[in-house]
Amino acid sequence: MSDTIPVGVLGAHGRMGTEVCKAVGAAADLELVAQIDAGEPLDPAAAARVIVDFTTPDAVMENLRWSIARGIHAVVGTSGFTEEKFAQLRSWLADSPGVGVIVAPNFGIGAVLMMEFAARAARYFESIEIIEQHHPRKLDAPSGTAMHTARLIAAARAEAGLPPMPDATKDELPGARGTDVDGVRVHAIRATGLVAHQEVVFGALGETLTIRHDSLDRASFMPGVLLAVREVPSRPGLTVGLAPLL
Ligand SMILES: NC(=O)C1=CN([C@@H]2O[C@H](COP(=O)(O)OP(=O)(O)OC[C@H]3O[C@@H](n4cnc5c(N)ncnc54)[C@H](OP(=O)(O)O)[C@@H]3O)[C@@H](O)[C@H]2O)C=CC1
Ligand SMILES: O=C(O)C1=N[C@H](C(=O)O)C[C@H](O)C1
Repeated sequence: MSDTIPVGVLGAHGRMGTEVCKAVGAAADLELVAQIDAGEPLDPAAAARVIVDFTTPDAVMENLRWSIARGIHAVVGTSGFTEEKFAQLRSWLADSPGVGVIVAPNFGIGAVLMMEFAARAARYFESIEIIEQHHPRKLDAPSGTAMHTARLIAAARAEAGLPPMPDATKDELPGARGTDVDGVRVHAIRATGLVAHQEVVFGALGETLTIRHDSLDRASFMPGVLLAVREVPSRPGLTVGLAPLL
């Protein structure tokens, strides 16, 4: 039996998929066995032990239904995951014991730390808002990273028994205060030249704290993706976020 891990990449011709194919191809312990993009059959990916999905929120669940049913582990970077989608994944995984799926809103190690630091700071500041900035070809807003960060912050505040933030405005144009994700305001900027950036702004009496992360190149996501590919066969069930692997 080969000691390399056969890997299939879904969304292989996209911005992230192209980078993942390069990174997998360059890793001595991994073997790129399938590169699949929109409209192509998934069959070649049946040769994979692990698939990596960077497709679209509309396509990813069907890909995972297919791979889990075949006992193929999955590393997923595609955004758009909701509690309903996670529940669906858990139900499919219950029928395929031993199969692992890692869904990470952000594979950048710095971004994972930014989210951890934000959750840690959440209980000490009465006001918190998130500003995410991305390239203009991103399909979704707010980003998966911003949604995940907001949920982590909300959970930390609930655990600390904190009241809602005191920052409601009386008179505002729709959208001026961003969107509410679990009680946290999230603002999304799209501009040519950007890749993926996020600031979490905390406010308390007489002080502010800003935690900022910048992905300046998609290469920033590759160490996290490769880590997940190597780890997923030994992590059955659903893992959300990269933090448990670090
Ligand atoms: N977790 C993380 O760290 C990161 C996550 N992302 C997320 O990854 C996803 C992809 O981002 P990005 O690479 O920029 O997007 P792209 O649009 O560049 O790439 C997506 C690719 O998937 C293809 N595709 C669509 N449907 C299918 C399908 N059913 N099977 C196989 N391929 C399909 C698309 O083809 P076509 O264009 O022909 O439709 C396209 O080539 C997004 O959700 C993004 O938010 C991005 C960066 C980092
Ligand atoms: O589409 C992107 O580019 C990115 N998507 C992910 C997200 O939605 O958070 C991760 C990163 O922000 C880049």
